[in-house]
Amino acid sequence: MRRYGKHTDEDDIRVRPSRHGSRPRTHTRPKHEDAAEGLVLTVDRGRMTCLVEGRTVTAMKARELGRKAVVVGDHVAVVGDLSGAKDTLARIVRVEERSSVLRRTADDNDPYERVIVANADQLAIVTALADPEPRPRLIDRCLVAAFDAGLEPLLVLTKSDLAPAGPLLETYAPLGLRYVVTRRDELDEGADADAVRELMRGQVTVCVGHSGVGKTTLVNALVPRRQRATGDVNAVTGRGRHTTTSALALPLPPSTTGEDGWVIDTPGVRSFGLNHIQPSRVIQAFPDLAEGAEGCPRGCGHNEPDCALDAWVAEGHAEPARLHSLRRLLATRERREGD
Ligand SMILES: Nc1nc2c(ncn2[C@@H]2O[C@H](COP(=O)(O)OP(=O)(O)OP(=O)(O)O)[C@@H](O)[C@H]2O)c(=O)[nH]1
Ligand SMILES: [Zn+2]
Repeated sequence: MRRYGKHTDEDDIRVRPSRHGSRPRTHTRPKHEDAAEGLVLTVDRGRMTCLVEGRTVTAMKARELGRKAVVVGDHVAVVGDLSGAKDTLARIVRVEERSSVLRRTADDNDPYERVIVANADQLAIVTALADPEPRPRLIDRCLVAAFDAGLEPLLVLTKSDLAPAGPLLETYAPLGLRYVVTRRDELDEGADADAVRELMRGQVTVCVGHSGVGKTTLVNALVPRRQRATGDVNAVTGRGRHTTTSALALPLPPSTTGEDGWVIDTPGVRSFGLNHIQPSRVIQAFPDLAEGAEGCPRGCGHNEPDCALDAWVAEGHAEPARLHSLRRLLATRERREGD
């Protein structure tokens, strides 16, 4: 399991709520004591689809929440009509503290930095081994976003029937990433879906990947149709397919060990703006280098001549390949054509 202590400096991240959401442990009693706990599965034009007591309930933000965003993965308190019946609308009166936030930086079309998913544990970076060709720079940018958000990255390398995984894995070997290699026929009938689910058990996993890499094929294999509680989402949005830009949380089928898990599909997230990233947070994912960075000048980007990491590596405290990988990741913060 991941460590939650990483970002204690962030005021929107404190302890992880219990599995079913939690009531704040404050001395003042919460205003809506009768509220039910809900999990936000998707958001569409201000309407949240929430899982409340096993039912999907459509809700909107109560006025008292003001401008606070409610995002997929949020644990919320819901009041009002919780029947889930057609045309009913409940109200979200509270958003519980988030254990993690995955952000997207402002881009040309959207001037605001936004939280896109709350409370995730890992980021599955879905990349095809061919058709389309892997884009290492995009993988690197996803890795930086994951490290910054405190999510464990997981490489999912698809279409292994078309090309071997070896060369790509070599590039990432110094990072010691967890990975899984899949191919369509093995996802449908074989062992690959089980192998991926095994890495997602008991976790909330956000899937990202650009168009055509086989993300839909993957998610469909992980979550059989009957498990898609959000089949109702289509009824709610009136669309045959989930085509909003919001993420969509889907429950993994229950395992024999009783551990569940969620996979969050993100049709709108193909890359991340990385303007908000702080090198000091990314370097936390490199414990062998983090210590050496204590000797760096304030605000070091770890690419300057007076960066202490060169000496740290020369003294044998860490592998040169690790520093090389860290610097490559940090360098992806600069936007380039094609990002
Ligand atoms: N050869 C091969 N093709 C695959 C594999 N997985 C998926 N595909 C094919 O690749 C194409 C894209 O797959 P999708 O699952 O739709 O990919 P996606 O990432 O969801 O793409 P968008 O829907 O555009 O976002 C489809 O024609 C799939 O059948 C695989 O393991 N091997
Ligand atoms: Zn430095």
